[in-house]
Amino acid sequence: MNVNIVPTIESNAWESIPQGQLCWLPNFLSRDEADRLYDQLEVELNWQQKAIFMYGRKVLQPRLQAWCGEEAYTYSGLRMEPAPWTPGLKQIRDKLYRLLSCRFNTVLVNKYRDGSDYMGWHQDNETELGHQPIIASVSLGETRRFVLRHLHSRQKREFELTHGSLLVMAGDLQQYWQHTIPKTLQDKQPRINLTYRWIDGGGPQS
Ligand SMILES: O=C(O)CCC(=O)C(=O)O
Ligand SMILES: [Fe+2]
Repeated sequence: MNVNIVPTIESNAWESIPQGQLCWLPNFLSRDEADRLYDQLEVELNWQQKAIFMYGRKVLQPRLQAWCGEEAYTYSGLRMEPAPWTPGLKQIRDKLYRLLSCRFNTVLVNKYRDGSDYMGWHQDNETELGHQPIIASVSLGETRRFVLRHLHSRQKREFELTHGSLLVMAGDLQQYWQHTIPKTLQDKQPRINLTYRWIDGGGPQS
């Protein structure tokens, strides 16, 4: 059973959009907290540039990644074994729990080295994320544009994901909306993004 239900709306930061819910907190972390976490993650994590299969061809992903927590994660034919939580990543997990009453057992960490690193249109709808996954996205470093697009109406929502901000996606959003971090020709410094998730690994859920 997925323990994540749509979290209690305890602040007016929650917004309902057609077939989805969003929570936007631009000041989730103070500047100092965000600076410290960025510096820690840069040295603590084992950053990897993974290859995935696209249209039968092996291609390197246009960004660096790390995966931490308690469950392995498989997507695009790629299985990622988790590294243990770092103290900083655990602290954020606990802060998210206090804010959202929602538990997370893993975090996918992406590093966009410059404006040419990106993440293409996708939905976070793998089976092991459950039916209505809650995905909490914490951004550090450079500001990048995040775009949501409804699969049928093509309606769009855009956010500038700034240093220390939090964007939570919930409800049916992953079924009906895609999202992307587009490439940009602008000069961009590195950005680290953390997406906290609950992965149903079938193991004990403590
Ligand atoms: O970098 C971001 O803000 C988005 C990351 C994302 O969509 C993902 O990890 O699935
Ligand atoms: Fe995503």
